[in-house]
Amino acid sequence: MSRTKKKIYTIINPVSGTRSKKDIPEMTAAIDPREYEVHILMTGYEGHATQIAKDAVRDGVDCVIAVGGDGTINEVAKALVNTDVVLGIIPSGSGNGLARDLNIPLNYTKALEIIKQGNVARIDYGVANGHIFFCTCGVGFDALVSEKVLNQSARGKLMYVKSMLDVYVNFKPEYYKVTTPDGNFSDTSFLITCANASQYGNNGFIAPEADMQDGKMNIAILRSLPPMNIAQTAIQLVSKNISNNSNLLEIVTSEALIERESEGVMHLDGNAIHTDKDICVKIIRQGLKILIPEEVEKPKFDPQSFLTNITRWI
Ligand SMILES: Nc1ncnc2c1ncn2[C@@H]1O[C@H](COP(=O)(O)OP(=O)(O)OP(=O)(O)O)[C@@H](O)[C@H]1O
Repeated sequence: MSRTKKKIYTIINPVSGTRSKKDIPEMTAAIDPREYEVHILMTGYEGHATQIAKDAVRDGVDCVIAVGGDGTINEVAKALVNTDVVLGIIPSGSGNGLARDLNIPLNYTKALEIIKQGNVARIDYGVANGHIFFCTCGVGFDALVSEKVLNQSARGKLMYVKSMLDVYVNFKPEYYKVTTPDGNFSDTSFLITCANASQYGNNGFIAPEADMQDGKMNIAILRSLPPMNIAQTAIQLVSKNISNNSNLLEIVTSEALIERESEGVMHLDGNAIHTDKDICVKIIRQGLKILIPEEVEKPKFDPQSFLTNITRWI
Protein backbone atom coordinates (compact mmCIF):
# COMPACT_ATOMS: atom_id res chain seq x y z
CA MET A 1 0.00 0.00 0.00
CA SER A 2 1.42 3.40 -0.92
CA ARG A 3 1.96 5.83 1.93
CA THR A 4 1.14 9.53 1.60
CA LYS A 5 4.34 11.52 1.35
CA LYS A 6 5.03 14.46 3.62
CA LYS A 7 4.91 17.80 1.84
CA ILE A 8 7.60 20.48 1.88
CA TYR A 9 7.37 23.93 0.30
CA THR A 10 10.68 25.65 -0.41
CA ILE A 11 10.12 29.40 -0.74
CA ILE A 12 13.05 31.21 -2.34
CA ASN A 13 13.46 34.99 -2.39
CA PRO A 14 15.58 35.51 -5.52
CA VAL A 15 16.63 39.05 -4.54
CA SER A 16 17.71 38.55 -0.91
CA GLY A 17 21.41 38.84 -0.01
CA THR A 18 24.11 38.55 -2.62
CA ARG A 19 24.85 34.81 -2.84
CA SER A 20 23.62 32.76 -5.78
CA LYS A 21 20.67 30.48 -5.01
CA LYS A 22 20.77 28.51 -8.25
CA ASP A 23 21.64 25.19 -6.57
CA ILE A 24 18.96 25.41 -3.90
CA PRO A 25 15.99 24.01 -5.90
CA GLU A 26 17.97 20.88 -6.76
CA MET A 27 19.37 20.55 -3.22
CA THR A 28 15.99 20.73 -1.49
CA ALA A 29 14.22 18.62 -4.14
CA ALA A 30 16.68 15.84 -3.27
CA ILE A 31 15.47 15.57 0.37
CA ASP A 32 14.54 11.88 0.60
CA PRO A 33 12.10 11.64 -2.37
CA ARG A 34 10.55 8.43 -0.97
CA GLU A 35 9.38 10.32 2.11
CA TYR A 36 8.87 13.88 0.89
CA GLU A 37 7.19 15.71 -1.95
CA VAL A 38 9.07 18.99 -2.35
CA HIS A 39 7.56 22.01 -4.11
CA ILE A 40 9.88 24.86 -5.07
CA LEU A 41 8.37 28.34 -5.26
CA MET A 42 10.04 31.68 -6.07
CA THR A 43 8.74 34.94 -4.64
CA GLY A 44 7.89 37.56 -7.22
CA TYR A 45 7.28 40.60 -5.04
CA GLU A 46 7.29 41.91 -1.47
CA GLY A 47 4.74 40.04 0.65
CA HIS A 48 4.50 37.12 -1.77
CA ALA A 49 6.25 34.76 0.67
CA THR A 50 3.43 35.28 3.22
CA GLN A 51 0.85 34.43 0.58
CA ILE A 52 2.67 31.23 -0.40
CA ALA A 53 3.17 30.23 3.25
CA LYS A 54 -0.55 30.76 3.93
CA ASP A 55 -1.30 28.46 0.97
CA ALA A 56 1.12 25.93 2.49
CA VAL A 57 -0.80 25.95 5.79
CA ARG A 58 -4.09 25.54 3.92
CA ASP A 59 -2.64 22.68 1.83
CA GLY A 60 -1.56 20.75 4.95
CA VAL A 61 2.14 21.06 4.23
CA ASP A 62 4.43 19.63 6.94
CA CYS A 63 7.40 21.97 6.54
CA VAL A 64 8.14 25.26 4.81
CA ILE A 65 11.77 26.05 4.04
CA ALA A 66 12.45 29.79 3.79
CA VAL A 67 15.43 30.73 1.64
CA GLY A 68 16.34 34.36 2.24
CA GLY A 69 17.16 36.83 4.97
CA ASP A 70 15.25 38.08 7.99
CA GLY A 71 12.69 39.88 5.81
CA THR A 72 11.83 36.69 3.92
CA ILE A 73 11.80 34.61 7.11
CA ASN A 74 9.49 37.15 8.73
CA GLU A 75 7.11 36.96 5.76
CA VAL A 76 7.07 33.15 5.80
CA ALA A 77 7.05 32.58 9.55
CA LYS A 78 4.23 34.97 10.33
CA ALA A 79 1.92 32.72 8.31
CA LEU A 80 3.10 29.65 10.28
CA VAL A 81 2.75 30.89 13.88
CA ASN A 82 0.38 28.88 16.04
CA THR A 83 0.08 26.13 13.40
CA ASP A 84 1.73 22.71 13.24
CA VAL A 85 3.71 23.64 10.15
CA VAL A 86 7.45 23.66 10.88
CA LEU A 87 9.80 26.32 9.54
CA GLY A 88 13.19 25.38 8.09
CA ILE A 89 15.74 28.06 7.24
CA ILE A 90 18.39 28.22 4.56
CA PRO A 91 19.98 31.59 5.35
CA SER A 92 20.53 33.65 2.26
CA GLY A 93 20.10 37.25 3.29
CA SER A 94 22.40 40.13 4.14
CA GLY A 95 22.15 40.12 7.96
CA ASN A 96 20.67 36.67 8.73
CA GLY A 97 19.98 37.64 12.35
CA LEU A 98 17.52 34.85 13.16
CA ALA A 99 19.67 32.11 11.60
CA ARG A 100 22.80 33.35 13.38
CA ASP A 101 20.96 33.58 16.69
CA LEU A 102 19.69 30.00 16.37
CA ASN A 103 23.12 28.73 15.31
CA ILE A 104 21.85 27.69 11.88
CA PRO A 105 24.90 27.51 9.56
CA LEU A 106 25.11 30.06 6.75
CA ASN A 107 26.50 27.36 4.47
CA TYR A 108 23.59 26.02 2.34
CA THR A 109 24.56 22.33 2.57
CA LYS A 110 25.04 22.51 6.34
CA ALA A 111 21.78 24.41 6.82
CA LEU A 112 19.98 21.74 4.81
CA GLU A 113 21.57 19.08 7.03
CA ILE A 114 19.97 20.77 10.06
CA ILE A 115 16.60 20.63 8.30
CA LYS A 116 17.11 16.92 7.52
CA GLN A 117 18.02 16.18 11.17
CA GLY A 118 14.43 17.16 11.99
CA ASN A 119 15.02 18.61 15.45
CA VAL A 120 11.91 20.71 16.09
CA ALA A 121 11.99 23.48 18.70
CA ARG A 122 9.50 26.17 19.59
CA ILE A 123 10.52 29.81 19.69
CA ASP A 124 8.78 32.98 20.84
CA TYR A 125 7.63 35.73 18.55
CA GLY A 126 6.67 39.35 19.15
CA VAL A 127 3.68 41.41 18.12
CA ALA A 128 4.00 45.19 17.86
CA ASN A 129 0.77 47.04 17.08
CA GLY A 130 -0.48 43.88 15.38
CA HIS A 131 2.70 43.31 13.33
CA ILE A 132 4.66 40.12 13.95
CA PHE A 133 8.44 40.05 14.43
CA PHE A 134 10.90 37.33 15.34
CA CYS A 135 14.24 39.12 15.88
CA THR A 136 13.82 42.76 16.82
CA CYS A 137 11.46 45.68 16.51
CA GLY A 138 12.08 49.23 17.55
CA VAL A 139 11.95 52.97 17.21
CA GLY A 140 14.49 55.76 16.92
CA PHE A 141 17.75 55.71 15.00
CA ASP A 142 17.67 52.12 13.68
CA ALA A 143 14.05 52.48 12.55
CA LEU A 144 14.98 55.61 10.58
CA VAL A 145 17.96 53.79 9.02
CA SER A 146 15.67 50.91 7.99
CA GLU A 147 13.32 53.44 6.40
CA LYS A 148 16.18 55.14 4.56
CA VAL A 149 17.52 51.81 3.28
CA LEU A 150 14.04 50.85 2.08
CA ASN A 151 13.92 53.96 -0.10
CA GLN A 152 17.29 53.33 -1.79
CA SER A 153 17.49 51.64 -5.16
CA ALA A 154 21.14 50.66 -4.60
CA ARG A 155 22.04 47.77 -2.26
CA GLY A 156 25.18 46.78 -0.40
CA LYS A 157 27.26 47.75 2.61
CA LEU A 158 28.37 51.12 1.26
CA MET A 159 24.78 52.23 0.77
CA TYR A 160 24.00 51.01 4.32
CA VAL A 161 26.86 52.98 5.88
CA LYS A 162 25.89 56.06 3.86
CA SER A 163 22.27 55.75 5.05
CA MET A 164 23.45 55.49 8.67
CA LEU A 165 25.58 58.62 8.31
CA ASP A 166 22.77 60.54 6.58
CA VAL A 167 20.34 59.63 9.36
CA TYR A 168 22.91 60.33 12.09
CA VAL A 169 23.73 63.89 11.00
CA ASN A 170 20.07 64.90 10.89
CA PHE A 171 19.00 62.85 13.91
CA LYS A 172 16.85 64.45 16.62
CA PRO A 173 16.24 62.19 19.64
CA GLU A 174 12.58 61.77 20.52
CA TYR A 175 10.99 61.64 23.95
CA TYR A 176 9.64 58.18 24.89
CA LYS A 177 7.75 56.72 27.78
CA VAL A 178 8.13 52.96 28.20
CA THR A 179 5.76 51.22 30.60
CA THR A 180 6.15 47.53 31.46
CA PRO A 181 5.27 45.25 34.38
CA ASP A 182 9.02 44.95 35.03
CA GLY A 183 10.21 48.56 34.96
CA ASN A 184 9.55 51.92 33.36
CA PHE A 185 11.54 54.55 31.49
CA SER A 186 10.82 58.07 30.32
CA ASP A 187 13.29 60.38 28.61
CA THR A 188 14.70 61.21 25.20
CA SER A 189 16.50 58.29 23.54
CA PHE A 190 18.67 57.48 20.58
CA LEU A 191 16.92 54.16 20.03
CA ILE A 192 14.65 51.64 21.71
CA THR A 193 14.92 48.04 20.53
CA CYS A 194 12.65 45.22 21.65
CA ALA A 195 14.85 42.16 21.20
CA ASN A 196 13.41 38.67 21.00
CA ALA A 197 16.66 37.51 19.38
CA SER A 198 19.96 38.79 20.71
CA GLN A 199 21.10 40.48 17.52
CA TYR A 200 20.08 42.72 14.63
CA GLY A 201 21.94 40.50 12.17
CA ASN A 202 25.58 40.48 11.05
CA ASN A 203 26.48 39.67 14.68
CA GLY A 204 25.46 43.10 15.96
CA PHE A 205 24.36 42.06 19.46
CA ILE A 206 21.99 44.70 20.86
CA ALA A 207 20.77 42.34 23.64
CA PRO A 208 23.31 39.53 24.08
CA GLU A 209 21.26 37.89 26.86
CA ALA A 210 17.99 37.72 24.91
CA ASP A 211 16.58 34.21 24.72
CA MET A 212 14.02 33.23 22.11
CA GLN A 213 12.41 30.59 24.30
CA ASP A 214 11.88 32.45 27.59
CA GLY A 215 8.59 34.20 26.78
CA LYS A 216 10.31 37.57 27.21
CA MET A 217 11.97 40.33 25.22
CA ASN A 218 14.95 42.41 26.26
CA ILE A 219 14.15 46.07 25.70
CA ALA A 220 17.44 47.83 25.00
CA ILE A 221 17.23 51.60 25.46
CA LEU A 222 20.26 53.50 24.18
CA ARG A 223 19.81 56.96 25.66
CA SER A 224 22.30 58.74 23.45
CA LEU A 225 25.17 58.12 21.05
CA PRO A 226 27.56 61.09 20.96
CA PRO A 227 30.08 61.06 18.06
CA MET A 228 32.99 60.19 20.38
CA ASN A 229 31.15 57.02 21.51
CA ILE A 230 30.34 55.64 18.04
CA ALA A 231 33.45 53.47 17.62
CA GLN A 232 33.26 52.13 21.18
CA THR A 233 29.55 51.30 20.80
CA ALA A 234 30.20 49.49 17.50
CA ILE A 235 32.89 47.42 19.22
CA GLN A 236 30.54 46.66 22.11
CA LEU A 237 27.84 45.53 19.66
CA VAL A 238 30.05 43.00 17.89
CA SER A 239 31.80 41.80 21.03
CA LYS A 240 28.54 41.17 22.96
CA ASN A 241 29.49 43.86 25.46
CA ILE A 242 26.80 46.45 24.89
CA SER A 243 25.69 46.07 28.54
CA ASN A 244 28.94 47.88 29.47
CA ASN A 245 27.69 50.96 27.65
CA SER A 246 26.86 53.59 30.25
CA ASN A 247 24.07 54.97 28.03
CA LEU A 248 22.29 51.62 27.81
CA LEU A 249 19.37 50.58 29.95
CA GLU A 250 17.71 47.16 29.63
CA ILE A 251 14.28 45.97 30.73
CA VAL A 252 13.43 42.25 30.44
CA THR A 253 9.69 41.79 30.15
CA SER A 254 6.89 40.10 28.23
CA GLU A 255 4.92 43.23 27.29
CA ALA A 256 5.43 46.96 26.95
CA LEU A 257 3.74 50.15 25.95
CA ILE A 258 6.02 52.60 24.16
CA GLU A 259 4.56 56.11 23.97
CA ARG A 260 6.16 58.77 21.79
CA GLU A 261 5.34 62.34 20.79
CA SER A 262 3.86 61.55 17.41
CA GLU A 263 3.17 58.68 15.03
CA GLY A 264 6.08 57.58 12.87
CA VAL A 265 8.38 54.85 11.75
CA MET A 266 9.04 51.52 13.49
CA HIS A 267 11.21 48.66 12.28
CA LEU A 268 10.36 44.96 12.45
CA ASP A 269 13.15 42.50 11.61
CA GLY A 270 14.88 45.31 9.73
CA ASN A 271 11.85 46.35 7.71
CA ALA A 272 10.45 49.87 8.27
CA ILE A 273 6.73 50.59 8.57
CA HIS A 274 4.70 53.59 9.64
CA THR A 275 2.66 53.14 12.81
CA ASP A 276 0.77 54.95 15.57
CA LYS A 277 2.17 57.24 18.22
CA ASP A 278 1.78 54.53 20.87
CA ILE A 279 3.19 51.06 20.31
CA CYS A 280 2.00 48.02 22.19
CA VAL A 281 4.56 45.18 22.11
CA LYS A 282 3.91 41.66 23.38
CA ILE A 283 5.85 38.40 23.31
CA ILE A 284 3.95 35.24 22.46
CA ARG A 285 5.67 32.29 24.06
CA GLN A 286 6.94 29.50 21.82
CA GLY A 287 4.38 30.10 19.09
CA LEU A 288 6.58 29.04 16.15
CA LYS A 289 7.82 25.54 15.38
CA ILE A 290 11.26 25.65 13.82
CA LEU A 291 14.06 23.28 12.82
CA ILE A 292 17.30 24.08 14.63
CA PRO A 293 20.57 22.30 15.42
CA GLU A 294 20.23 19.66 18.13
CA GLU A 295 22.89 21.23 20.31
CA VAL A 296 21.96 24.88 20.51
CA GLU A 297 24.84 26.44 22.24
CA LYS A 298 25.14 30.19 21.76
CA PRO A 299 28.53 30.98 20.24
CA LYS A 300 30.83 32.62 22.77
CA PHE A 301 32.83 35.72 21.89
CA ASP A 302 35.49 34.64 19.44
CA PRO A 303 38.41 37.07 19.17
CA GLN A 304 39.31 35.66 15.75
CA SER A 305 35.97 36.65 14.25
CA PHE A 306 36.08 40.02 16.01
CA LEU A 307 37.89 41.82 13.18
CA THR A 308 35.56 40.32 10.59
CA ASN A 309 32.57 41.56 12.55
CA ILE A 310 34.04 45.01 12.99
CA THR A 311 34.71 45.23 9.25
CA ARG A 312 31.13 44.22 8.59
CA TRP A 313 29.73 46.94 10.82
CA ILE A 314 32.00 49.91 10.17
N1 LIG B 1 10.85 38.90 -6.23
C1 LIG B 1 11.03 39.90 -5.40
N2 LIG B 1 11.35 41.13 -5.87
C2 LIG B 1 11.60 42.17 -5.05
N3 LIG B 1 11.55 42.08 -3.68
C3 LIG B 1 11.23 40.89 -3.17
C4 LIG B 1 10.96 39.74 -3.98
N4 LIG B 1 10.71 38.69 -3.17
C5 LIG B 1 10.80 39.16 -1.90
N5 LIG B 1 11.12 40.46 -1.90
C6 LIG B 1 11.40 41.34 -0.74
O1 LIG B 1 12.80 41.34 -0.56
C7 LIG B 1 13.04 41.93 0.73
C8 LIG B 1 14.43 41.61 1.22
O2 LIG B 1 14.53 40.25 1.57
P1 LIG B 1 15.38 39.75 2.83
O3 LIG B 1 15.13 40.63 4.01
O4 LIG B 1 15.10 38.32 2.96
O5 LIG B 1 16.86 39.92 2.34
P2 LIG B 1 18.02 40.83 2.89
O6 LIG B 1 17.51 42.21 3.19
O7 LIG B 1 19.13 40.69 1.91
O8 LIG B 1 18.45 40.05 4.23
P3 LIG B 1 18.40 40.45 5.79
O9 LIG B 1 16.99 40.84 6.11
O10 LIG B 1 18.84 39.21 6.51
O11 LIG B 1 19.37 41.58 5.96
C9 LIG B 1 11.90 41.42 1.59
O12 LIG B 1 11.35 42.50 2.29
C10 LIG B 1 10.88 40.87 0.58
O13 LIG B 1 9.58 41.37 0.79
